[in-house]
Amino acid sequence: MSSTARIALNRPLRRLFDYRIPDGTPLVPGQRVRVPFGRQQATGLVVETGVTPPPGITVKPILSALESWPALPSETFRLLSWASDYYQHPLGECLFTALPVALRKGRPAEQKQVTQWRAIGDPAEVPAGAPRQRALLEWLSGIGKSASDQEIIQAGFTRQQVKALLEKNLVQANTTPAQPAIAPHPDYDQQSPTLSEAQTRAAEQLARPAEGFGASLLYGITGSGKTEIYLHYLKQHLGRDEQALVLVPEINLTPQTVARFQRYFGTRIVVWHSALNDGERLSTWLKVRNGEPVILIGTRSAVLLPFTRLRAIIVDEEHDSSYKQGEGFRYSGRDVAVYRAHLNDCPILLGSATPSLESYYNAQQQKYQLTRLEQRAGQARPPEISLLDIRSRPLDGGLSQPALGAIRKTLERGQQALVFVNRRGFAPVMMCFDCGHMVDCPRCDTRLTYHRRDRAMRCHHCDYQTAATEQCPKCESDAFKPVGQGTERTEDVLSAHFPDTPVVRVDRDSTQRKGSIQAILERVNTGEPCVLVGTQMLAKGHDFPGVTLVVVVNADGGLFSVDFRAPEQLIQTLLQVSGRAGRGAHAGQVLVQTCHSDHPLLKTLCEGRYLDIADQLLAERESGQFPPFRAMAIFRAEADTMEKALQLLDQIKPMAQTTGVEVWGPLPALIARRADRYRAQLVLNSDNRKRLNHVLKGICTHLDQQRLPGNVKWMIDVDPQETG
Ligand SMILES: Nc1ncnc2c1ncn2[C@@H]1O[C@H](COP(=O)(O)OP(=O)(O)OP(=O)(O)O)[C@@H](O)[C@H]1O
Ligand SMILES: [Zn+2]
Repeated sequence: MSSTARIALNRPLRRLFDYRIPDGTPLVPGQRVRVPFGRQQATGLVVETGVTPPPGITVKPILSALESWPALPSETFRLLSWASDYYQHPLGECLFTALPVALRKGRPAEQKQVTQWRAIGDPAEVPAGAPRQRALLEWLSGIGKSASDQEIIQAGFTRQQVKALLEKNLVQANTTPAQPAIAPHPDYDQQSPTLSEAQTRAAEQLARPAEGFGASLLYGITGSGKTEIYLHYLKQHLGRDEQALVLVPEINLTPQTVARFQRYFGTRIVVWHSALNDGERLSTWLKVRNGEPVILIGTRSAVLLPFTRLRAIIVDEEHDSSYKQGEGFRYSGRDVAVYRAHLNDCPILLGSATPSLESYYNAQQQKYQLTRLEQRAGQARPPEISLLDIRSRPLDGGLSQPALGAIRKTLERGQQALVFVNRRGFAPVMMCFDCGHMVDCPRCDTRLTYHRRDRAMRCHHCDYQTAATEQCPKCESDAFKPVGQGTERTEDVLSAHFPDTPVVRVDRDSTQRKGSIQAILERVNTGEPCVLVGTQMLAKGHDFPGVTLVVVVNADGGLFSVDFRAPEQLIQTLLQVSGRAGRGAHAGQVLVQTCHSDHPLLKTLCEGRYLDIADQLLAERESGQFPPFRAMAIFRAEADTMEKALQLLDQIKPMAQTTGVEVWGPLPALIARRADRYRAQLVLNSDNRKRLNHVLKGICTHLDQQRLPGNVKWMIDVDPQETG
């Protein structure tokens, strides 16, 4: 009897499919195959062989194996299987996340090759009856290098003419991979600083590859030189033929980091992020899979790549919420990285100036080893943070007189200032001062943000947009005005106050074009006096040695939020953005504008001692029975009416309410309607993760067997980052 294989397909289905293995085709888990699916064919991944199909089912045969080796080696396969179970996401979709698009579609797992043509004969040898061939050979000889098909066609010749010359042995083909290795950085040989004493001490405490699995939390204040430590660490501990993974939150924002790594490791550095094209992805994927000794710097999904010789993992800015995928397979890149290190028996370093409460708690529990680095590198000192109460102060574009004065002084000293605003656009809302009308998104329970540059009103929660009007759309009054601050408005006010100084805005709108962030960073790094205005983007890992003043326009957003993570995120953002001040030769100053200068959280912020604040926040989490003291999952439902969404959650609530699992809700989400879909949620909380996992699985199985009313969707978010 021939054997049967269980195959995963890239479908949002919580099930696998059985197929017959053709005789003489050896298959192993993780291998790609081509299978018939419905009336079509699909790419599948072998999960198991030698299985017995359920009785009464005729299994179709596998059409072919796409290669003789597993695309997902066993450790990557185990990692993804674990993640599928932990995050309650269908195995097929989890496994396929680790393949580049080309391989998901069943294309061959090989580098695209480019053929280059070189002249090897004399044009005089071309028969007189073929003048175009002769012209081509003359052209090829003339350019003095090889040319690709594309270049030849651009020069006005054809493929047939090349072929004719090849037959006459007058040209030669030279085939190379389409994606050449990244060229070494021009500064490759440049010396990097030697570690300071404090850095050396910290580096020596970190877990090492020779010791197997070990997790280290590197708490190093902003500007303490953590990147330098990572570099030395890899240089010292990574073997010549070994692989390393460096996870970063957003690579495009910090091209400097990649450049610093390239300076040390040259062509061993490869990158992985969303801006790569399919060819680049495949090329990098193959290097990783083939065990080339790469040091891969990548965003979240890089943790899922099929490394075969991974010996060290670094997670930079480990607190960053962008490590958590917000839709579909909702995994945390950081947490999966820890599990991966465990599977690989290799060390993992989690670095941050503002560690997540989860990681800090693990350090307190002795699961991670904590290393502190509380000095800035070089001559730099930590910035001085002070609160500026703006309750009864007149504001201009959100800025108080003392803040504007401080910016002026900074510019006069020839230094740079950074102004942090937490909203892009011109103003968060337009309001009529006659009738009180405010413009809502017609599809969401939110207000439209006014973007003056584009004369548009936009919803930041869906893609709705409409033209901005001069008058109130309701009563046609002229007293229709922007309320509150956005980056555009603050930019305008600063330009008016400082007409001779460049004001540089950095937000999602101003950095949309490829390369624009690079151009901005280069400009800032010339050191010329300027004012940077921007959102969170400015808080992320940038090294601006010329910035000596940071102004936070309004710190109050997260102070009274219902989200239990809000205080942690507020403090992290404020400390990270503050950390951009005073990284160079001059001292840094931070002014935080607030209406709540007596708020205890903001008061401790000024002392700048993050771990003290983290201790307080952890105590609050413990008394509220929140993560990391309990495991949490959110069950979300979405439908065309709120009633349907709540109904589904009401139905599963009794299943969730078992011993050891506490259930809150169902409740409408904070933004109950988004893009015309109504959203509700049920929060599950337990001190027993296994139990919670079991309960979730039970609910999934139950729901999978049900026919839900059309238009109702549900999803599970384990370890949610956003709880609204
Ligand atoms: N040993 C050293 N001697 C001199 N300068 C150093 C040393 N180590 C690091 N630096 C410099 O200090 C600056 C800050 O270092 P780095 O960017 O690595 O800090 P960081 O800890 O990653 O900061 P953040 O968390 O704020 O992003 C950089 O300009 C870096 O080149
Ligand atoms: Zn909307």
